[in-house]
Amino acid sequence: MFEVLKVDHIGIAVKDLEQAKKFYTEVLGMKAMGEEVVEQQKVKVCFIPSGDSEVELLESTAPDGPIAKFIEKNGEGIQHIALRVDNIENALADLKEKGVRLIDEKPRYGAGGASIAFVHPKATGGILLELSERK
Ligand SMILES: C[C@@H](C(=O)O)C(=O)SCCNC(=O)CCNC(=O)[C@H](O)C(C)(C)COP(=O)(O)OP(=O)(O)OC[C@H]1O[C@@H](n2cnc3c(N)ncnc32)[C@H](O)[C@@H]1OP(=O)(O)O
Ligand SMILES: [Co+2]
Repeated sequence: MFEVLKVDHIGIAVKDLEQAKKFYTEVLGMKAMGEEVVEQQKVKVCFIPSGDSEVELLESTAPDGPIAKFIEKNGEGIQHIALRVDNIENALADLKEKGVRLIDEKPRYGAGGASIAFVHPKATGGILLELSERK
């Protein structure tokens, strides 16, 4: 059993994190949190909270990383949507049982210490879906 709790964040692929951040902070007047490099995903990220959810800006740290590949193919823009779940182990077991195509069968390290796993866009109607649990 698991439950989806909320939209955790919207992941936006950008070429230049500093530059992209300015739109949210200077134009929209939002407050950016600190940056973090997540080596496993080959990204540098910055979260910008909005109410109970966040915008996640992602800049690639390597030319073969998922964000670099996404931008090469599609240009900058929304790369994934993350839903917060109450129990990611249960969620993955449940989706697997339902035959849903998973990218990660086991939780991986996510920014800020979250446990995350990705579901393939072919299984969701075209959206790369991140599941995220925070203890
Ligand atoms: C730090 C962390 C956090 O929040 O804590 C993060 O967010 S890390 C965020 C960055 N990390 C990740 O994205 C990790 C998970 N992503 C991946 O494993 C990969 O990017 C895949 C999603 C499997 C795509 O891989 P790759 O680009 O090699 O595959 P591909 O180009 O052959 O794409 C296969 C099909 O999926 C589609 N496709 C690919 N990426 C997509 C995306 N982001 N959104 C929607 N559709 C997408 C392609 O158009 C293609 O469809 P057609 O066949 O119809 O043309
Ligand atoms: Co994310």
